[in-house]
Amino acid sequence: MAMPVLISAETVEKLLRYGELVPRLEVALGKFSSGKGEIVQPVRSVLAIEKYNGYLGVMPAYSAHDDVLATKIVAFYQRDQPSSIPAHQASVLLFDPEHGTLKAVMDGTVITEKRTAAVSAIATKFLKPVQADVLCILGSGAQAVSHYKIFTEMFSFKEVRVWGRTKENVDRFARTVRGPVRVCSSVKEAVLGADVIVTVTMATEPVLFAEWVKPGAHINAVGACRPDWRELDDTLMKSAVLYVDTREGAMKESGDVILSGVFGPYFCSLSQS
Ligand SMILES: NC(=O)C1=CN([C@@H]2O[C@H](COP(=O)(O)OP(=O)(O)OC[C@H]3O[C@@H](n4cnc5c(N)ncnc54)[C@H](O)[C@@H]3O)[C@@H](O)[C@H]2O)C=CC1
Ligand SMILES: O=C(O)C1=NCCCC1
Repeated sequence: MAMPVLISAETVEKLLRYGELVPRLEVALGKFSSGKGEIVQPVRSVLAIEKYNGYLGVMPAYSAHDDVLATKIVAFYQRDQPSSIPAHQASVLLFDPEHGTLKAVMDGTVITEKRTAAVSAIATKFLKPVQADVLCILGSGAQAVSHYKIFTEMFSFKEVRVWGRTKENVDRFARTVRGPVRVCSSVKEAVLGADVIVTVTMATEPVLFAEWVKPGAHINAVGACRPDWRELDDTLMKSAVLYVDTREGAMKESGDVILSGVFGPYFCSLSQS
């Protein structure tokens, strides 16, 4: 039997272009939300690695539409100190759907960075205010960088602001994106007047408070992906219209949804938890 093909992070980085990724994801999200079973993706199973403050998530999916069977395996860690090792590392296994033969093992870290940012960008395309001049990014890690890249590629913001917990991280962010950005010294300064907000921190307590958010602003709440993590406060959660990619996932994994007690019959399906 042939060995699976290995696809490195460098190759994924070169091949995975937002111009192709965004329209494909838009179709996939539509099919996933249609409820017709064209894309099957159960809520991921996550194992806690308590000794190291980490998690291992297994994320299988099958698209009957594309006849593609794959699983992402992602490890992610909460850290107090900056590290040269990414907080999230992933691999994607691609199988022949007819027999289950492993065809390829590819880097999933770059895929995670780009896929997540692309879904936020798609949600923003549909949900942002008509006049959206100011983008605010809270967090300054890998997702902050990928969100900056796609948001500045797809939209024409007049100003991009970033806030990060540590100066070291924010400086690294500014060096990496190499584009115009206003570094803010508080969340409030970054958020006031922003039309689109991206939260990509690993916070476990709310960092974004309703009182700072401009009415009608669109928020991509990305970071609180464990049931006991928070980024948005209760008032904001209760006053917002929520869009999620999967109700089941949001109710099992999103700390902002679970701990604010907002889940009920009013969810629409589109964006991410
Ligand atoms: N919803 C989704 O599909 C995905 C969600 N994520 C989540 O997005 C978040 C960001 O991921 P990455 O950028 O890859 O991580 P990262 O480790 O590269 O960056 C995390 C950032 O959050 C900051 N941070 C950590 N603790 C904080 C706290 N208590 N308050 C404020 N800031 C804090 C760090 O200083 C760093 O700037 C993580 O929570 C991650 O789990 C990541 C990938 C996909
Ligand atoms: O969807 C993903 O990929 C991830 N979500 C939460 C954190 C780990 C990666």
